[in-house]
Amino acid sequence: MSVTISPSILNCDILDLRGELEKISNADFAHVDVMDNHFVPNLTWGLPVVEQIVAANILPVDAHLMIADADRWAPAYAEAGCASVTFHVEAAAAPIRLAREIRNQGARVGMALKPTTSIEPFEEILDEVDMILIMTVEPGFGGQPFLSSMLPKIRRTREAAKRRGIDLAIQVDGGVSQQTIEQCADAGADVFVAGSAVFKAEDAAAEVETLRTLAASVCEHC
Ligand SMILES: O=C(CO)[C@H](O)[C@H](O)COP(=O)(O)O
Ligand SMILES: [Fe+2]
Repeated sequence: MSVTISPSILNCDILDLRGELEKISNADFAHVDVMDNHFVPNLTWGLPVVEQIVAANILPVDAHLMIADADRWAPAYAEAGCASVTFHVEAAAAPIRLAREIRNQGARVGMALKPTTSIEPFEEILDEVDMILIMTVEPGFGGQPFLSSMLPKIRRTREAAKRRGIDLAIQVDGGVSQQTIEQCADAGADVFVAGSAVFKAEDAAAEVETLRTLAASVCEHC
């Protein structure tokens, strides 16, 4: 496992989406935040836009679905060709069935936890997913400050995966920057979403490499 950098396009220049994706073509994924104004108090884009990002073939798509009724809508994102599909466990009635459906469509599957959702009730099903996404802000908006109170949860998730011998990816999303990425990597994260940090930088590609280097310098298992 190596360090994975997945910049969020949430606050990029949407009128030049192709140009923005090309700027970060040295990243591993494009992190695409789907919000439905029900699960979170914000609205972004849905399947037709995501399909076009997949078809542009610039970067594999890492879809972060902040939508209600994930059971109903998430498999379509895998079918659309997203490389990775992450649903929120708080929005899924049957997370195991949903995770299997997404995997059956050929995508990697992620399960996301809001800041107040604990990992412990889900330890038994860690082998049903490829990735756990630990939100380090309340989901809904970019540009929020990193919640360092989430670091113990990252650590406990990495320990649980190790105990069970599972090769689990742990993604962190929200307020990840040059100032916070090392703490996340040190706690056990290996997949890093950064929106503002990358797209507000003068040189987005250089920022991706800086974040990668900082994370790699402390990530034990990367
Ligand atoms: O899921 C998200 C918000 O719910 C975004 O991926 C996240 O906030 C990225 O933006 P930033 O790096 O600016 O915090
Ligand atoms: Fe996200």
